[in-house]
Amino acid sequence: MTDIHSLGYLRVQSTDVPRWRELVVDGLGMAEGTGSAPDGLYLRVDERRSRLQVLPGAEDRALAVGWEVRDHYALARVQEAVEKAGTAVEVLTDAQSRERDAEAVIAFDDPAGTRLEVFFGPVLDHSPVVTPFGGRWVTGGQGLGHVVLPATAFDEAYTFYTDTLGFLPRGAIRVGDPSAPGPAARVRFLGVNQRHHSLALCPAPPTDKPGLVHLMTEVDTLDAVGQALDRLGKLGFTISSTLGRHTNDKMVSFYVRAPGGWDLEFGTEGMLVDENSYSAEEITADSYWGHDWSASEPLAAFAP
Ligand SMILES: Cc1ccc(O)c(O)c1CC[C@@H]1C(=O)CC[C@]2(C)C(=O)CC[C@@H]12
Ligand SMILES: [Fe+2]
Repeated sequence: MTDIHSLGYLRVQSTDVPRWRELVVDGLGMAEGTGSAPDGLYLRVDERRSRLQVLPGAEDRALAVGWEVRDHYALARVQEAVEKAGTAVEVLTDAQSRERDAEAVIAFDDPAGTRLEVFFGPVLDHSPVVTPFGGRWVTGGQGLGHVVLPATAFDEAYTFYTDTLGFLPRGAIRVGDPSAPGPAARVRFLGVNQRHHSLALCPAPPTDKPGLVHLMTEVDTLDAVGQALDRLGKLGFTISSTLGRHTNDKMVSFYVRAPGGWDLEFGTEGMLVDENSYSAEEITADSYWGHDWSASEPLAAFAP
């Protein structure tokens, strides 16, 4: 089993932090927390001090995907494995770790160029999580949710996450032109806990900046999903995909476009994987119903 327990946090940079606040607080209903950057937006969904950090900057981009390990022994093992694979690891300073609300953090780039951070010792905030519309997020052992990352060097990236970091394959879906020569392109799903996938890798053309395809967070009722959909419409956000139920993790979700040209997926009713009986499967449809993407603009990660 892998030393990585869950998706811990996501840090993004934005040119328009107030619009991000409308999206995640007024729309999705996350609670605003506290953090060290004066104009930063820190979002709480559970007892962690922050799970999503939106920091002001000159362009919209993903800064880092934070993966959580149990303790400093596990962190040392991950560092050793990554260095053995030939990837340079940066050990963050105490001040940098504090900005991430963790005791210690290491950082490195995955083969597709996404900045990964691995940490232990998340800092808690024991005050009640007062979300504006009463939403309750599903986190705990399943972590913050899942990220989908664009992968240029797809096979290299997949090998890095499985062989080096120990992610478990959790199935795939074929994408692209089925009559194209060569091996089929697939989106591959990967898990590290009972959440069906904490990560998916999506074949994508090279881009100049580290990007994201989406971040999924899960709430505990369908009503919270539907009410967020209503609020986002009133706030003028673009719904990239209509409500639907996925065939692999059984999640009922929709996707909303975030500043920066990627999506936030918001769902409920995700299944729990039992490793004693699970086999990685290939799905042939992304959803049982819904998830109509036809009205949305292409994602920045797939733009030429
Ligand atoms: C198929 C699926 C299962 C579970 C998920 O959480 C999930 O986000 C998806 C959708 C992944 C989806 C895809 O398979 C093809 C390319 C898609 C449509 C995109 O461009 C973004 C989402 C991608
Ligand atoms: Fe997803």
